[in-house]
Amino acid sequence: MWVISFLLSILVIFILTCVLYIKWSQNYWARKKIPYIKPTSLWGNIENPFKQKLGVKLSAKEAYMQFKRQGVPHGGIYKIAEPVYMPINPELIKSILAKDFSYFNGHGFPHDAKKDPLSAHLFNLDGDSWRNTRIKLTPVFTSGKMKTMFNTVLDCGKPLTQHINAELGKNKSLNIHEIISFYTIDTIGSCVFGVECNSFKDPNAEFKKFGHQVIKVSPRNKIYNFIKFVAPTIGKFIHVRRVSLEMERFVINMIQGVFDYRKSAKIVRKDFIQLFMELEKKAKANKEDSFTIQEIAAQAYIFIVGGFETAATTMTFLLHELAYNQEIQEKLRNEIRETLRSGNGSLTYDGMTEMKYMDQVVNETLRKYPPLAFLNRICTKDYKVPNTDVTINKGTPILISSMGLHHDSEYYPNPEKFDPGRFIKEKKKYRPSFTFIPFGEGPRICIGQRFGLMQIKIAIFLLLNDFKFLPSDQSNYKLIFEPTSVVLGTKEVVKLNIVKLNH
Ligand code: HEM
Repeated sequence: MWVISFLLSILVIFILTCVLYIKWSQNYWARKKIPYIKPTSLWGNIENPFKQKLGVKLSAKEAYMQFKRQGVPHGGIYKIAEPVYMPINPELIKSILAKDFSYFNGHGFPHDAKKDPLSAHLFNLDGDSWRNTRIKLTPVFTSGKMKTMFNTVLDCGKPLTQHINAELGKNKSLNIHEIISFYTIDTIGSCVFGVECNSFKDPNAEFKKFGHQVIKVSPRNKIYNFIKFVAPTIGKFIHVRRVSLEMERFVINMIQGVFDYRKSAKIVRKDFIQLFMELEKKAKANKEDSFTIQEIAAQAYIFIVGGFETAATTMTFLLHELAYNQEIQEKLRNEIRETLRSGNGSLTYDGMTEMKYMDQVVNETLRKYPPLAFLNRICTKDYKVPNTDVTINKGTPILISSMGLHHDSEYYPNPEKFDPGRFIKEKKKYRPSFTFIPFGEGPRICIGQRFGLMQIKIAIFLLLNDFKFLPSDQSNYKLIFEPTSVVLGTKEVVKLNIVKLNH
């Protein structure tokens, strides 16, 4: 009996110590004299992960808005016992993302090049390994390289319109996100891996299956993420694969297969694989370190993660807004038809980049619905916040709410209104820099930005030329966001009515 009492006492003391520790930790920002939002529970300012309504994305936006109402340049929040620093003022955001980048050069995500090689991709790397990889990959994404890939992406758009045509015979209200994700997976498969995925025709296409798996969090990783959330220090010592062995084998085998085939058959294609092969050749000629097959596979893997869902979700939100804003849809269609006329009936890379209204509509979509609703950094050495006496300590996580900035009425009056006019040159000029950051900013800005925009603009061009999009009685204008997804998505399927246009 006394053993049970003894163990119970130990448990009570342990729980009390944890509660006292969390309470003491949740005074960190008060001790630092930084404005903070008082946590209402032991979970801190990010809600109870078992009852999520907002998730980190929208909790961060709420915190941004609270600090904004207080009129403070920055503030502190808590993830249970862990203090998180939030810059609010765009000048401060600029210092963290760009000017003083050397203090904040990592995203702080775990990776292990030896045990889990695909986790060592550009997004996760930090320090010198990030810098070296970024330098090697930058030439892959120049506008010249995008121009060479333009027709490959355009070819992936044709089955998209054919598929919608075929589906319209069966149903006039379609799940637009699902259809578009077939297109984005086909473009990634074709441009990154040099394979024809056929997602529209083959519902069981292998690449499509893996593409969808990439954005899903496995149950094992969910448990790991929870431990990391509750006890970040313990999380650092637990090794859990970020990328499953099955996925690792699939990506490495695919890359190796394409490399071997192209080398033996002397095939040259205009895609990322070709550019990786050229990097390898150049490095060998200059006797420099080239990528290993694992390193290439890791970068190809992040290209799937980065390029698949972000573009699909942006196009879904864009078409949803156009369905409810017919005059914007008509104006964009007029620009598309004009571009076709001047291109003698076809779309060219230059024609696409010259479409000003298309650019405004895409930017307004990325403003209202930033696919990555926040940016994160880790402070890598003690940093004195400019024009204050405050020092951010090494190891402190930084959270920048893109969603908060993009919905801040000081920069975007009436922020819920979908208004592409906000992105005309004259208006952009008067907005402070670092208030529009859908692709991040500074040296770690999204490397695939040009490719992502090309994917989106080509598909929207083809779709609006052939179809009219209208609201469906199966969806509402106000969308409810899914709290747990990494990329901004909706809780319910977005359905739109689609009508075929006669040319
Ligand atoms: C609409 C499309 C896209 C959006 C909105 C988007 C957004 C972002 C954002 C917000 C970041 C973090 C930047 C930061 O921390 O400052 C990022 C990083 C990254 N993105 Fe994208 N992305 C898109 C498309 C793509 C595509 C198509 C690819 C690859 C083909 C890609 C690959 C990457 C990579 C590798 C990084 C890490 C860069 C680094 O840390 O150096 N993204 N993206």
